[in-house]
Amino acid sequence: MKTSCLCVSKENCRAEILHNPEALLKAKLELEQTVGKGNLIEESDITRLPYLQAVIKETFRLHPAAPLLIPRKASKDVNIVGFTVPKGAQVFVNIWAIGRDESTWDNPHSFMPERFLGSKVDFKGQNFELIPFGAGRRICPGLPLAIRMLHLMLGSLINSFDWKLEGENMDMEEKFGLTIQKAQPLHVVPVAI
Ligand code: HEM
Repeated sequence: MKTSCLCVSKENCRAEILHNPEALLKAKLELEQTVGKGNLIEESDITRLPYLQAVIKETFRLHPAAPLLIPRKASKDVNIVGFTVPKGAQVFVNIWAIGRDESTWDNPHSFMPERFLGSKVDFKGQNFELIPFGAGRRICPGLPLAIRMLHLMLGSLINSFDWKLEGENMDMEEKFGLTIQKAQPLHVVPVAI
């Protein structure tokens, strides 16, 4: 789950933000005001970029790189909200479905980074509605590296170029597997600013 998750997440972030020009504009403005147009982002800038953070959380909600976490096995009978999980059962946690659950998220299928502004929900394994890196003892050990790299790469790409789609339309369909990838690769052209 290493570089592939990172690449998948970066491609999904770029696809969603290009698909949502308003979000792209907001991210661009925040970067211009905080880091300065065209400048590369430093690690210390990340905490001052709440909208970019929200874009990444929202992408993880809709497109977790690994849709089913590593399987778990129940070490004893467990009762969870009225369902008995018997000892020895293999349990798959479908975080793709959790991210689109109507009882948890308003307009679950819409890309709305704003839902995370001012919210304490984070992806570090404490908020079970958003666990793109898993949770508990088997949580992804690459999380600290991955989130830094994602913010630095995505932020620098947005801040250093204007992006336009190669074709007319963008296909947002997904291809399911051990990791979820875009069914059609993203084709975009960087325009120097
Ligand atoms: C955006 C990038 C990444 C995402 C979304 C991601 C996601 C995940 C997920 C969901 C799991 C399973 C956790 C669970 O079942 O509770 C996992 C496990 C793991 N990840 Fe990542 N990962 C990413 C990047 C990385 C990187 C950069 C590294 C290493 C440098 C890494 C190393 C690992 C390892 C070794 C495991 C297995 C841990 C275990 O079984 O105890 N991951 N990752």
